[in-house]
Amino acid sequence: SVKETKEQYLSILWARFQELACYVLECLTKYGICAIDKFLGEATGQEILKEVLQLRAAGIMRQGQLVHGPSSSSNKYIRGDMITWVDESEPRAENIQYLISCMDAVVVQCAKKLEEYTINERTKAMVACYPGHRTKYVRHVDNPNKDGRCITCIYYLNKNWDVKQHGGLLRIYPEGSDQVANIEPKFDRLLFFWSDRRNPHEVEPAFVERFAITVWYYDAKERAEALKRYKAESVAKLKKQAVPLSSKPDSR
Ligand SMILES: Cn1c(O)c(C(=O)NCC(=O)O)c(=O)c2ccccc21
Ligand SMILES: [Mn+2]
Repeated sequence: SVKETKEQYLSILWARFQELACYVLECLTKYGICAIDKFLGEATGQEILKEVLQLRAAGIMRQGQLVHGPSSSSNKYIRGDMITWVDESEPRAENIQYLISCMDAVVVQCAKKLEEYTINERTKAMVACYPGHRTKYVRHVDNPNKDGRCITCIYYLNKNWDVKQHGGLLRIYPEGSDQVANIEPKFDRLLFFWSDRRNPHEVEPAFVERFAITVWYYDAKERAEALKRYKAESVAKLKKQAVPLSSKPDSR
């Protein structure tokens, strides 16, 4: 029956994710970076890309960063990356949600064996498009100040990507090593890397449209501390804004 076939399919998929998770864990532990190719297959990848293009056509993608033109004085801006956040409530994103559930399946398996982290939360999915007018992303660390994010997970959607012609290479500079990891944003490629200072990275200028979907996974402990700090800061900020009433009218 269809039900049995579906169950059979899901159990095969689950077994594959468990296998993948072992490899991802080993690779992350060893290099701090791990790339998986042909993660979901041509057809599913195509469905996800179609949804991303529809989201973009619907005009819900916002300017991620406005970067100055050649000279920062000019008010001419190079269009930076365009981003939008997708969660379970986005109706036109079933395939993106399926992708996220597959990312979760792999990370949950990995997390079981990562003693140093407890991963039970993630961000929404950030759908990013580089419009391709030499758009780049300057060198940065995703989580430089312990905001709780421990694993960055990026899924690329770019068919027949050729870095020589199209640019858009992701370059990661693993801390403490003189090796640079050059990651091509290939279609149906899934990338994991530690989000903290171990992995400064940049995206080189892209000459054609470049799509990616990113999810960040939180470590429970670091996240809880960050939220406590954040609350304390915002309380402090509110306190600063509050002006104490003077008990007596000011002398005029
Ligand atoms: C659009 N875009 C990004 O592309 C990367 C990033 O590191 N991307 C790596 C990549 O696409 O290979 C980011 O880290 C990022 C962070 C906040 C907002 C937007 C952002
Ligand atoms: Mn980044």
